[in-house]
Amino acid sequence: MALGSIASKLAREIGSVVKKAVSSNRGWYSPHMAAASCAIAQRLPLVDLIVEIRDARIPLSSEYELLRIVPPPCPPSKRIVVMNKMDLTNPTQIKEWMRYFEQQKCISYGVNSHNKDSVKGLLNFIQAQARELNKADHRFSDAITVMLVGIPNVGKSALANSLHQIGRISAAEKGKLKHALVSPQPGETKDISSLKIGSHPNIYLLDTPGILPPTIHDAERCSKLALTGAIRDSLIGLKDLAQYFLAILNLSDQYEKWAKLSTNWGKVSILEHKEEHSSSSKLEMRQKRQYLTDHTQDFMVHDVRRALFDAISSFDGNLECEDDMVKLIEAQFVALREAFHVQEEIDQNVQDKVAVKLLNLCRTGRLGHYTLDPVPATH
Ligand SMILES: Nc1nc2c(ncn2[C@@H]2O[C@H](COP(=O)(O)OP(=O)(O)OP(=O)(O)O)[C@@H](O)[C@H]2O)c(=O)[nH]1
Repeated sequence: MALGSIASKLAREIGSVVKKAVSSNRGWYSPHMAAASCAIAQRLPLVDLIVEIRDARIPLSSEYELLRIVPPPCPPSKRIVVMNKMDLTNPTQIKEWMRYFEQQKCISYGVNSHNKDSVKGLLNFIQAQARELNKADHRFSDAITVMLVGIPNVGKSALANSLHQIGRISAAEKGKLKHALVSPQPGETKDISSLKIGSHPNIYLLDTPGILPPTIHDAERCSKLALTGAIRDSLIGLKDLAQYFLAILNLSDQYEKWAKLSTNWGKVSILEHKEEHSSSSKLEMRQKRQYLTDHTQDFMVHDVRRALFDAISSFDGNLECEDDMVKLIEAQFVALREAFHVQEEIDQNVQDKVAVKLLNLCRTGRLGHYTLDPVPATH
């Protein structure tokens, strides 16, 4: 899905807010990031393999710019681009991206670090690269050092933990399992840590803190980084970011998949009503209630999808017209307040509360899978 011009415009506007926040010294480039940049830059030329982790939703915007400073005779075989969070991206578009990387003679791989089989595949891939290095140069026979680098929150630590866990089991290693810190907040990894991920040859993985450049000139890129969680929400207006996501959703065909929810999916209240009047045994009723408690989140997701579908499908404006898009988004906010059970009378920051909940669903892939960067045209 190429972002529509309206979504791009919103992205640029939100990006400007982020940039302003940075220039007023509340930016993402903290002192620890500056210190980590130096430490990583010093080590980069010394490691045997550089694995650059990108967010599969933004294969271009999540580029790790620090790599541009690695001195030239760095052979391309020394670098791999790994696109993580494949479970959150658009499968068709990511295939186009993989083709693009191949055309650019860039070694790339897609992974979901929450999926064991997927991580096993990546581990085999890294081990094969390590064996190639070993074959080409026997200096590498003792140990190979792999450095995981990337911008904040792309899943470096999650991946490092999974590779360490799986690598140890297959190498029958003993001793304590190490754990890199994983968090939904960007910038939580503060130090470089080493985890063993393979034997024969021994492979050591360095997990590093996420780094962004001190300034990003492209406002649209800032918004994409914010939406995917690489930049803290506290730097941005939550409502702005949620509006940007809604514009993306409204211009995609994702919502069409939720059409059946509009008519077929029973509301919790209907189920409860049926419970009262059915002749079910008490046990069945208890089981149903248990089911409802366990699936509150699922019901909420359904309510949200239905609210969004109903708003878009009953809207008769032109989504390519900015004013119309803004009207639709405002209507969606009202509908979402109800779907998320945010109470107007009590809550002061109703819109922010709706925005936080919406962004949470968006970032966990429950409102569709998107690739926000279009593949560059090749000639
Ligand atoms: N859906 C999904 N979430 C993931 C995946 N990999 C990591 N995450 C989540 O992404 C968030 C960030 O993961 P981290 O491993 O802490 O990211 P990081 O790159 O080390 O972050 P920094 O400390 O900022 O450098 C966490 O909430 C992870 O659970 C993935 O493949 N899919």
